[in-house]
Amino acid sequence: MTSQTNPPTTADLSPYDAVLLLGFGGPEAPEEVMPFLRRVTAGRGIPDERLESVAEHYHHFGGRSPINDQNRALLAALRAELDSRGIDTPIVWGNRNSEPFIDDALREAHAAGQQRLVALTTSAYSSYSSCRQYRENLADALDTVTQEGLSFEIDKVAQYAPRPGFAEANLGELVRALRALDGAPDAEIALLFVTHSIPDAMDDTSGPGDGEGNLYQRQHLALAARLTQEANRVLGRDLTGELVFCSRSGPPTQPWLEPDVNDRMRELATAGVRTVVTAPIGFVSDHMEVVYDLDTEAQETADELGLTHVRVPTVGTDAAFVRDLVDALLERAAEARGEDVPLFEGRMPSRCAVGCCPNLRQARPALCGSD
Ligand SMILES: CC1=C(CCC(=O)O)c2cc3nc(cc4[nH]c(cc5[nH]c(cc1n2)c(C)c5CCC(=O)O)c(CCC(=O)O)c4C)C(CCC(=O)O)=C3C
Ligand SMILES: [Fe+2]
Repeated sequence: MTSQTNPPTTADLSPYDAVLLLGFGGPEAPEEVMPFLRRVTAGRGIPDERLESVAEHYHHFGGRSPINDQNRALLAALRAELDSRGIDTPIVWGNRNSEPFIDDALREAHAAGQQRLVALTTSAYSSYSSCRQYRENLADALDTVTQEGLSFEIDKVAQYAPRPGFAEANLGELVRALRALDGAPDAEIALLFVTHSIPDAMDDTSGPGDGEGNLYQRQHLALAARLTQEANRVLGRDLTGELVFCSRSGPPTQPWLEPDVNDRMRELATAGVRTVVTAPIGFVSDHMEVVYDLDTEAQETADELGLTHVRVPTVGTDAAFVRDLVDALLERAAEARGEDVPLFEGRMPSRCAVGCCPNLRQARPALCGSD
């Protein structure tokens, strides 16, 4: 695939003096599970029943989510990639829902004399949950530390799902997994690209408010189509790919994106499919949504149905992914210096548009946008 972007010629992150990696967070001990879940769902009307069953997912793994360790590994991989390009800009890390929180990261940056930061989220797509909510978290954290007398100027790398390097990294993982299925006929294999379900209303309003909407879903569909086409080309196959969803929460009366991965597996089994490949392109590491919702729950569904289930790894610290993130940081820095940056289809502006991926509950301050 001709997907290499051209990194700027000078390997330089100026004007930034630190990178701020923004994670979702997760519990690391059993007693952290409920406080974490209450933080995630504060004011969101998630039924208690749902919280208790999600708590069980975490307890199934000893009360520890793998997500923070995965972000530590990503931080180390980004560090190594920056070092290899001769860039010594430090990286600090803050989470939305667990320690280290974003305000902790800002205090750490301040103590090291850093003032101008470029933020990078561990979520690739555009939607309120995966983009604006992080921008609101940044505004809250900045507000907290401003009251302590600290000051920062913070920019953000645009959501990177449309980047050619993200496709390249996902394609590598997919092709490696599919090679194991050499003997199976194409018509008996279903390729399911999986992402986090969100409320229909959140998807409908995702994107820059240009009247189109559904950008969350459209970004996934574009990547799924591209990966299906490229994998078929590389492997000489004719597999069919489609987008399905996991991790629905919220009340049953509220419409969320469908079909659910398990429901779709049941339909496919009836239609003669024998092997289901799940590729969690909606996530950047094998965190709880992946190890529980796919490796545990969807695996049980497959077992019940007598289906073979192959789960493709997320991009994690895949070299192509890490290179692409560093390219994205370099491009953001070049843009901040007023230089030209590469164009590619679906590229998001670095500053989100007014009303982009709105908070449908309550308008709140958000950084790194025009509103
Ligand atoms: C789009 C999206 C991403 C992908 C982008 C990104 O990565 O940010 C994502 C990631 C994640 N979601 C995660 C965990 C949870 N998400 C919840 C609830 C929700 N997620 C939503 C959306 C998303 N979520 C939404 C619309 C809700 C409803 C409540 C609300 O509007 O906020 C709940 C509450 C209980 C439940 O109902 O499931 C939990 C525990 C974890 C941590 C995993 C770990 O611990 O390893 C991660 C990475
Ligand atoms: Fe979530």
